[in-house]
Amino acid sequence: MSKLIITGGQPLHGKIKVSGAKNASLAILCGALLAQDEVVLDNIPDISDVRILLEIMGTMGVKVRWLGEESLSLKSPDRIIEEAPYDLVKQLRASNLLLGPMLTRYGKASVSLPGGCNIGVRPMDLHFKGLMGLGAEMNLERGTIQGKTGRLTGARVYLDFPSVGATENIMMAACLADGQTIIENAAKEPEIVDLANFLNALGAKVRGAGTDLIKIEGMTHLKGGRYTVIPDRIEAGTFMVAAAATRGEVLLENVIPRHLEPLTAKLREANIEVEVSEDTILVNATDVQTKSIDIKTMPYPGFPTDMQSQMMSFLATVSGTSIIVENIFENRFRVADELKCMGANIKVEGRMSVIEGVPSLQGAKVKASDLRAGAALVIAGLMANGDTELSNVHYIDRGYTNLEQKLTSLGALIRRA
Ligand SMILES: CC(=O)N[C@H]1[C@@H](OP(=O)(O)OP(=O)(O)OC[C@H]2O[C@@H](n3ccc(=O)[nH]c3=O)[C@H](O)[C@@H]2O)O[C@H](CO)[C@@H](O)[C@@H]1O
Ligand SMILES: C=C(OP(=O)(O)O)C(=O)O
Repeated sequence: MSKLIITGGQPLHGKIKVSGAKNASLAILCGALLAQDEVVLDNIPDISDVRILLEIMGTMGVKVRWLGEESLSLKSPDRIIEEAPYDLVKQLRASNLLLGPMLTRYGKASVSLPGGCNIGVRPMDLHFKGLMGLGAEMNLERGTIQGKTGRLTGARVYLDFPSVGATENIMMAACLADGQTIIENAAKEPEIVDLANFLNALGAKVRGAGTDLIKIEGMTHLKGGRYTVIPDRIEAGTFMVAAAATRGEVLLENVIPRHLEPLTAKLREANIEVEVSEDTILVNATDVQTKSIDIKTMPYPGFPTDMQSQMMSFLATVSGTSIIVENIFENRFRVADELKCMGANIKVEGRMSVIEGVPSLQGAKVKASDLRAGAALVIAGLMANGDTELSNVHYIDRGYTNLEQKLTSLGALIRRA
């Protein structure tokens, strides 16, 4: 098991190019199952979640070919092996996004309950509600989701919560259903819009993505096409917070600043300078008097839960009292215990944490409990005095392309051991 060794105290300086979005790529890769012809995707991040999903799709009969570091070609088969392999599916949450495409294109799906990070209870009831609303027969048998159907029929589906995954699964299933589907209280995340744009590039008719009402006209088939995935707003955000936390200055290239507005607003509230252009963001924290802030995680365009842990590390040394309320995933405060080992003063009470800023953190042996907790502990290690030894690095590899190389190019002292 590899570890990251981080020697703290170096402000980050320089520029980096942000990679393609993990969460958009995973949904779009699953969406490629809907196309009859070849699909070529650009700006795909080289992360373990993508590699594992491609392995799963390969075992199901999809022909996958990398065309370069960030581009690949996919050709789905006419008949699929409908059983997604258990040990691979268990490794990532996004394997649940195979359900909608498999059911609507092939009429059958067998996918074990997905794995991923342990960030809280992650039920599938809304995915079931939507797919059953379109006419699929869904069952859970000994931990495996079994679905079957003839051609799905368009329907009106109200989501009790704007779930990202459920919106994506229903949207993909509806693309080949008979008639119109309307998703009410749909998720509005940028990755939903990216998936809709991709599906439309294949000939689908998805309207309203990015609002809470999505309308899909079902087609008999989708063709192939070429599509470029959006940049990863969470990777970009992680580097923005790392720049702020180390009191450095970092220019991010290949970003869509609008997607980062909730984070930009909060960093500015904390007195960090953030300059935005059409596709770059400059974070400058070299000469600032930081200020404590409060954060509440919410569905987009609220503050993203996937940026909450990284902000906790940053706020650990911001003088005054900051409060974070986590409204999406209840286990996302586990990182607080690790930060406390590094000298942070954090109290957790249910969904709320209270952070009293301390003058500095000290390096320690710490463990990532999930992907973003891992990123948060890397940031804490960069801020701390002395060495930090971070284990469970495989979580970080799920979602960050060349993290050590990118940080090293910004002057960080970080290596894998
Ligand atoms: C691969 C991917 O895109 N992952 C993202 C996706 O996860 P994911 O799609 O799993 O997240 P959801 O939006 O579905 O989950 C949000 C909330 O809805 C609840 N819920 C969800 C589904 C359901 O059927 N029933 C239900 O109650 C969950 O328990 C959670 O409290 O959106 C999350 C919220 O922005 C992000 O943190 C993840 O990075
Ligand atoms: C929670 C995350 O991902 P997943 O839904 O794939 O576990 C994340 O990206 O922070």
